[in-house]
Amino acid sequence: MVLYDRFGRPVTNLRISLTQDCNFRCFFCHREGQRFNVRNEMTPEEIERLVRIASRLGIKKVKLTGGEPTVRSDILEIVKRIKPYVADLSMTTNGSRLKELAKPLAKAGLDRVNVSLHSLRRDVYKQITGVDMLETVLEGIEEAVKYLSPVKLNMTVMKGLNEGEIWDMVNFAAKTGTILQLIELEAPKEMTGTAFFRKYFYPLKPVERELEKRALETRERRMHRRKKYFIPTDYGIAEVEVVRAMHNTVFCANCTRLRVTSNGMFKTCLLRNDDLIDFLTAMRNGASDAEIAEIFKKAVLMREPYWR
Ligand SMILES: Nc1nc2c(ncn2[C@@H]2O[C@H](COP(=O)(O)OP(=O)(O)OP(=O)(O)O)[C@@H](O)[C@H]2O)c(=O)[nH]1
Ligand SMILES: C[S@@+](CC[C@H](N)C(=O)[O-])C[C@H]1O[C@@H](n2cnc3c(N)ncnc32)[C@H](O)[C@@H]1O
Ligand code: SF4
Ligand code: SF4
Repeated sequence: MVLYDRFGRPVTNLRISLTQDCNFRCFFCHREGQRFNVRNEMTPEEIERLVRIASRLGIKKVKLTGGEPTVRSDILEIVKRIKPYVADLSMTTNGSRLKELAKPLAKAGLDRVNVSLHSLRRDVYKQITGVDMLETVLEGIEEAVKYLSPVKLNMTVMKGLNEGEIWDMVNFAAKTGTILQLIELEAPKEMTGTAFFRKYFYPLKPVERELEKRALETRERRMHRRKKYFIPTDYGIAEVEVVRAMHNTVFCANCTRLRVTSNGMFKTCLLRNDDLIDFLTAMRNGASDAEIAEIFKKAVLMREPYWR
């Protein structure tokens, strides 16, 4: 069974924010669209129950995110509890704790990991993330490659900061056996005119054209119809994926994910701010699985493509 929203989009992925806490201070962070600082995090048991119910409604993939998911001391327990219900369990992390966690995470059932790496230059890395931890993260990536596959590197590209490093990152991905994801800076409509956004926004469409030219092969993913480019380098072939959400109607028309905030609400879209549906209160007030499933269905029906 798979649920479809009013726009004919199947909902097969759940993106769960485990916490709003983070040990980094990236100045551009959208915190997965969770705008208010809240505590009240879901417990491992509550997360497991949610995923069990969602898996019966067609959820096959779960992404753990945040904030920084690895700052939760019960992260291994969470992974262990969820894995039996989903085919693909992944995490997006800043990589700061991967050196010690990659192996135990894999053992607990994590299938793969995306690690944010916005620069290979120590000064630029610090400028972007607010922390001097490039070496630690590089060691974490090295460890992750041993136990998790694939390892993707998330590079959010920003004008005046790291746009000059794109091709170095392509080489680095080939060298380390990782997949590079180039992410366009994103923000909700009301923020796109701000001085902040205009200063840092670096459009990735021209970069895609250059990738297209250099690629030996191009493929398209089902989700968001994202393009994947296979680029020859001195270190072998690099796989490069482009995440270009802004003003992209094709991206939204092929969005298959429902989000969950760290305080137990369904959130239908990263960029919307009027789309939260609380299920945690219902859980804590003794709602049955069938009642939680109804709340899930209601959230699916609220989904709308953001850019259309
Ligand atoms: N607006 C929007 N941005 C997205 C969406 N998915 C990913 N992004 C952007 O891309 C960033 C990186 O996404 P990841 O957490 O690495 O996950 P992913 O690449 O989408 O998922 P996988 O390819 O399955 O690993 C997100 O934090 C967003 O900035 C989406 O559905 N909508
Ligand atoms: C919000 S973070 C959460 C997971 C983890 N803390 C990390 O940084 O990987 C998820 C991803 O979103 C990206 N991101 C954050 N704010 C963004 C923005 N405004 N535009 C584009 N990507 C953004 C980050 O670079 C990171 O790759
Ligand atoms: S590490 Fe992730 S959650 Fe933390 S500030 Fe950076 S992008 Fe945001
Ligand atoms: S509808 Fe568009 S902007 Fe919203 S989460 Fe899906 S892809 Fe992102």
